[in-house]
Amino acid sequence: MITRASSIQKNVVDEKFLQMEFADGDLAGGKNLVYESRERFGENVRKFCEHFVQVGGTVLMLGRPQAGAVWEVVSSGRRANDENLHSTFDDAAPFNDGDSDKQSQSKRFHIPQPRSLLAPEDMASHRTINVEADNFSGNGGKVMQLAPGDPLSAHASPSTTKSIGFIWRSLASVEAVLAGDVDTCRDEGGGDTWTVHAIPCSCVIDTSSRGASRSAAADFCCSLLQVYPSSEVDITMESEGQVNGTFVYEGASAAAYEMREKPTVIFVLGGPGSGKGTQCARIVENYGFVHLSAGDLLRAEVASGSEHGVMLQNMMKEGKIVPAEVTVGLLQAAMAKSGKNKFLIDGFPRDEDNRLTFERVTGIIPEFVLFFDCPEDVMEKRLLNRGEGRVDDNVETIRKRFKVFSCQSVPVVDYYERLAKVRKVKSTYPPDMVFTNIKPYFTKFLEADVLDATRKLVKAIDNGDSLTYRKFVDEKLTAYEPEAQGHLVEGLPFHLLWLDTVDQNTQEDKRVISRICSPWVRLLGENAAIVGYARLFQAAKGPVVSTSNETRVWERRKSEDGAFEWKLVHLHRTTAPMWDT
Ligand SMILES: Nc1ncnc2c1ncn2[C@@H]1O[C@H](COP(=O)(O)OP(=O)(O)OP(=O)(O)O)[C@@H](O)[C@H]1O
Ligand SMILES: O=c1ccn([C@@H]2O[C@H](COP(=O)(O)O)[C@@H](O)[C@H]2O)c(=O)[nH]1
Repeated sequence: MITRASSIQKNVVDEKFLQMEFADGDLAGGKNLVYESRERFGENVRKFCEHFVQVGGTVLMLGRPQAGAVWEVVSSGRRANDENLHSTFDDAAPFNDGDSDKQSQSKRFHIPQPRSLLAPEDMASHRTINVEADNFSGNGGKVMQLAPGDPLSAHASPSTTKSIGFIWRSLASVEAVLAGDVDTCRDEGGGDTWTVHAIPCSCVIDTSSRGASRSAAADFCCSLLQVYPSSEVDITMESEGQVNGTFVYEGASAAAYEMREKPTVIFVLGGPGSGKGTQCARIVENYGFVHLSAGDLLRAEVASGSEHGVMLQNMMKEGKIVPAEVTVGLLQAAMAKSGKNKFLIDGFPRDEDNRLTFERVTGIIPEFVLFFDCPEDVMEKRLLNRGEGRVDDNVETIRKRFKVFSCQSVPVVDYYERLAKVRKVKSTYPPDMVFTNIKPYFTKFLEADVLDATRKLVKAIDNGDSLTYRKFVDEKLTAYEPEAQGHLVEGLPFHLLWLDTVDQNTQEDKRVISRICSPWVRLLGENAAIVGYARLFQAAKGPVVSTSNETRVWERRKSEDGAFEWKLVHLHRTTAPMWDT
């Protein structure tokens, strides 16, 4: 059995969390565990590994230790000892805390700069991964079962980006490879044909068929680069236009950036009347998510008089689950229409078919599942008092819905539980208290938002874009920076003058752009944050020309339209010394 723990947050990973989520009994005794996180390698990962090794696991970490890279730690479930880890990573450097006791213990879980998806000896005993189009050429939703030793194959469709990403995730999903497990990939059919030979760590992408998509190629390369260090990936791309490796690399980094922009989805599950809709409204207000209730979308579809309307209405009256294609289609359309990228999907997936169809069609894996735990008698009372005139809020249908929930929806929750993706909240308390218990799960989104605001602000400064700059900055901004010669500058005019001097028309290769490096965020409660980073100024086509250290203080406020927004209230910049190279 494999457990996957995803995106463990810095603030959440403490001893209590580890004990709660990963009781010793879960980890010992031959169970495998995959740890996957987009976190920069840090204290949280170290603690996690430490704990895991203590309870008898072996840790193998995959990914790159840079910020934003995907990390995966795999335990084969074998007992940890120096030998098996050393043989896996013979060039690994032990942690060095300066404490010799800790050091000898830490030898047992080196976190190395990974060299490949699998260690050489594992490669020998497991299959080599090939991805070839020939074996996967059929159109029309063919399902491909992968048995141990089977080559993986890719046939790209209009949603090439998704299917390639999906297949790659299968490749990279260590459980499939390590365990020689069976995985399922689905071909969505139609579109361009790709030939992708991926033999760790080199791949050739042949996009010679018509209309080959650059961005899809870039996306694939990006996935590849997330798993392997770039120095070890050899990518060539062949096409009519002889697109060369340089393009792919540029494309890959652009795609890496875009990938962060891919939708974040949280599934909100719980029995009928457990309070999903009630809490979603609060999450939307506080964290800027778009709320998509699958049930509401279906009711709207019925109300629109669509061709499926009668069938949907009848199924809902009976508390039955409607065909996955319908719900997923409605969700996909609503996501696209919103133009946003953070979604709470409420009351979905209702069963395994819902889950698989959503993953196949969208290629999206939920960030986590927010699960409301509530006994049936409480839910029944609430639904009978809801008073919204719904066709299914009557005792008879409510009881059918409870049955469907426990037989068909609970297994979905169990599935995510095995991946350690379930965040369970008791919803018998009053709504405010339930919301208080939900908040910690959303802290990381506040951190991401404030970092995003910082990046946009810095970009606006680079571009001399005072309109965007003003959107992010408080009129009473205070600042200490070298240009002010030790004075505290208040207000915007000083900064706007600087922005105005950025010459938009300067030739591209003479422009200076800046890059945020090693950022960190510290939240001060929910409505204030400090962001710090080093900022490297580069000539657009040249080396780093100067560096500075910046600290920005942000405040979260409600804007006129009622949504929260981050405003910069203070800035501190010092010029940092340049390294003598
Ligand atoms: N914590 C709570 N305490 C008391 N009543 C609540 C609580 N949360 C929600 N309710 C009430 O219970 C009823 C059902 O809540 P809600 O519509 O949010 O549930 P739901 O899980 O979205 O239901 P469904 O799955 O049927 O859409 C509503 O009338 C709501 O006001
Ligand atoms: O993914 C879904 C969501 C809902 N349904 C059907 O709609 C009703 C009502 O759903 P609520 O979440 O309570 O609003 C549900 O009983 C199902 O019949 C669905 O089929 N698939």
